[in-house]
Amino acid sequence: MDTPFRIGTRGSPLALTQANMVRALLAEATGGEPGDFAIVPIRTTGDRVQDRPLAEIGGKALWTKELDRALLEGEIDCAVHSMKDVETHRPPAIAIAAILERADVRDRLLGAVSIDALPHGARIGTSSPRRAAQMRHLRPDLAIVPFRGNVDTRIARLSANEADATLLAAAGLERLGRDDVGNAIPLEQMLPAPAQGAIGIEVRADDAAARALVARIDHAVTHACVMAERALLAALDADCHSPVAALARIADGRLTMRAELFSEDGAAHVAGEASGDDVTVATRLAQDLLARAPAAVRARFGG
Ligand SMILES: NCc1[nH]cc(CCC(=O)O)c1CC(=O)O
Repeated sequence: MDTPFRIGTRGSPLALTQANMVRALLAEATGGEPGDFAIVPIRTTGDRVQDRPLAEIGGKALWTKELDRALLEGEIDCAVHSMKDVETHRPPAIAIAAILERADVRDRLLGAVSIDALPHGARIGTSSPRRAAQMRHLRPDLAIVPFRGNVDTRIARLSANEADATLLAAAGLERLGRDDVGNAIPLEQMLPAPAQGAIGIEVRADDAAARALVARIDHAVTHACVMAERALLAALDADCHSPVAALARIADGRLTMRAELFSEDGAAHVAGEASGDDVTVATRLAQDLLARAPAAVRARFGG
């Protein structure tokens, strides 16, 4: 290649690690050199403002807005994202062209060996409405304290005793070489965020060359599961700040999705499961959940 293929990413240590994984996979798939691909870090509003709750600084699109702009204006040829941070609805000019094979989807608990082992009234540091609701659902005695910042910041805040425990995605910890910290929470006890553990690559929808290149490192099964989890969010009119957990799996060509919706305080919830041949599983499951949801949950999901 004459000019390198530019891989846009946020500048956090996790984002850069993920972009480098994409670079290595693309070099391997094309038989090219790592130098054929350039990493282009883009600073986002979400990275800049670390001291306030996300909802306060505008909620949606904090991580992707600047990357979208750079992609659409041709500063980069693709953008690498943690799929769980990507808005439910994407601009039509941008296409999710590939999703890498999923890592460990679970959350890890740092500060105690298990949720049951947490002392009465323990302070849980999290700014995730899903994690807060799930923890309060399992243990109404727990207190939630706001906790933002990148993975290293959150581990440091825990060490500084700003909370007694926190939750982080196993996938991010693993990629940063920190899978030694904390203990994985079993999926039977806590489902992850939709798309957790999956790295996605977006391109301009009309850039056929980029699309074809990136498609070479797509993992079809992960792609189908993540798109089904995103379809559930769309059917619920939800986003990555909603107290919703979901996980799709494919076995023997059949997609099975489990999901849970919570009220903000975790007191009310509804859980369900559905299986089928395709992504319509998501809309069926969403309808079933909303139909059975207690009023406090339906209120949160606009049903
Ligand atoms: N919202 C931040 C975020 N986005 C993706 C990950 C982890 C990596 C992944 O899920 O792929 C994290 C950190 C965390 O939740 O612990």
